[in-house]
Amino acid sequence: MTGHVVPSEGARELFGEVLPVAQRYADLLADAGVERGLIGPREVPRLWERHLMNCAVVEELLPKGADVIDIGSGAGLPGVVLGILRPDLAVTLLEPLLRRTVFLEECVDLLGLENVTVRRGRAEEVRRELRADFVTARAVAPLPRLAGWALPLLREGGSLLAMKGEQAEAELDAARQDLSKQRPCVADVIRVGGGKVNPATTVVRVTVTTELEAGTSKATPPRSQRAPGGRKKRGRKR
Ligand SMILES: C[S@@+](CC[C@H](N)C(=O)[O-])C[C@H]1O[C@@H](n2cnc3c(N)ncnc32)[C@H](O)[C@@H]1O
Repeated sequence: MTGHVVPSEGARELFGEVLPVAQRYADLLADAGVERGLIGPREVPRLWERHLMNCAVVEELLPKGADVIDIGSGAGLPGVVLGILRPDLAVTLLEPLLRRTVFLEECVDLLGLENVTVRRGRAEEVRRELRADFVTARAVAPLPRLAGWALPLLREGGSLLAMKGEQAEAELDAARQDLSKQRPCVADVIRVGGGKVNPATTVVRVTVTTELEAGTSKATPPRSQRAPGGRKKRGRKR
């Protein structure tokens, strides 16, 4: 048994009334997660700051009642954390490896997460069955490959939220052409959780649009999110 990792004051504030559930999850990661090789022992002292809190702040980007597929959930990051913090979300943890899905099932049962489902499989194999408003992913694949897996799972107007490191802007710039070939979309880099986590969590957001919307700007939000009257006029037909 590796032990109980005490949450910081910041973690207490961030998780609020669901802190005991988050604490139970941290303990599962520190014990069974380490024993089964799902998380490195050196991560244990920084479980709250680097893993749970860093994932938790992504909830700022998720509207009430959204459904979310977490691709490559591993030991449950960020999907389990989002499911704990936001009971209004319907979260599917998508993970191909049996050892990991067994752990995820145990977490869902032990934590009583009725809004979280575990699905064993690869993202590229489930595109006929699963659809969502949002796809999340952390440390799963380079952006072009990740987008190739995620964009087919999204409804129009939906977004991939890819948690990335400090090089997110460069990664996105290098991937832009590739992304637009896959599906009409707009993309930007946003930082969430400023003042709650340090550093703030960096997210590459890729939103699926119509052809017309994708052509207007590289970071224009889809029409459904724009203020009335902000629409581009079409040219007159001759
Ligand atoms: C480095 S781990 C990251 C796990 C977790 N997201 C985290 O941040 O701790 C990458 C995970 O992606 C999963 N994965 C790899 N290819 C995948 C695919 N095609 N579809 C879904 N998951 C995949 C792996 O099995 C692994 O659990």
